[in-house]
Amino acid sequence: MGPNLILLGPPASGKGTQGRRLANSLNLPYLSTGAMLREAVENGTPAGKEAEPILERGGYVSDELMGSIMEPWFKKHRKGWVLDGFPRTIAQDDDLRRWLAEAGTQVDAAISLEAPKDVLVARIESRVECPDCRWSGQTGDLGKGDRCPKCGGRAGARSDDTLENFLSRFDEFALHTLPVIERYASVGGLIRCDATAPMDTVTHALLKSVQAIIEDGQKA
Ligand SMILES: Nc1ncnc2c1ncn2[C@@H]1O[C@H](COP(=O)(O)OP(=O)(O)O)[C@@H](O)[C@H]1O
Repeated sequence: MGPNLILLGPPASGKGTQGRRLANSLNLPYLSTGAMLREAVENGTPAGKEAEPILERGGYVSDELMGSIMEPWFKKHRKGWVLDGFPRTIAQDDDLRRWLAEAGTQVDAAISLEAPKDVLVARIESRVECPDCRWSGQTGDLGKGDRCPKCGGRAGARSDDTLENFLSRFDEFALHTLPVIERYASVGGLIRCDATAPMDTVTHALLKSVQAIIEDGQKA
């Protein structure tokens, strides 16, 4: 069974990029709750209809909606995972701890990707996402004709990547998600990482820390 890893960090700190890389290297399923919600909005599902106005204004969707989506997901994924975007509030973390305890498991490591606000703003301005496969990166990564490097779909800016929307999401992060990071820092299992370092350096550092946690777990 693989480790259960969660990624915490402000918008544009690299949770998606690093999360997918970790999941690939460790052969684990990866979920981005933000990408999942954007897809639900595009497909007009009931969850998407509820989330749409909240995503438009850069808020967090309710803990109840997240719970109704995530509880079944955890029931299906019991062999380790990399989670990008959940939990984002203390109430969501309480739910997560309860569901995992019921299944006899736990979060093995929480990764905090840390970067100052001005670096994040610069990233938001050049961030692109593929609507087909949900790859996400920077404009410079795109192929000819703005093609997604992964599937060849036509990638473009996310509609929520305006400065105003970013600032609102950043405030939500500071208010609701920083306390989750502080909780993991105080109970143990938090990996802090300088997210301004080059992408490969961040991946390497994270893999090293996670491997150490896996080895410790095997010894215990
Ligand atoms: N666990 C969650 N709780 C509340 N809202 C969420 C959660 N996960 C995703 N969202 C919503 O999806 C949006 C986009 O998330 P994401 O793609 O991770 O982008 P970013 O981290 O850059 O803001 C969030 O701003 C929020 O509105």
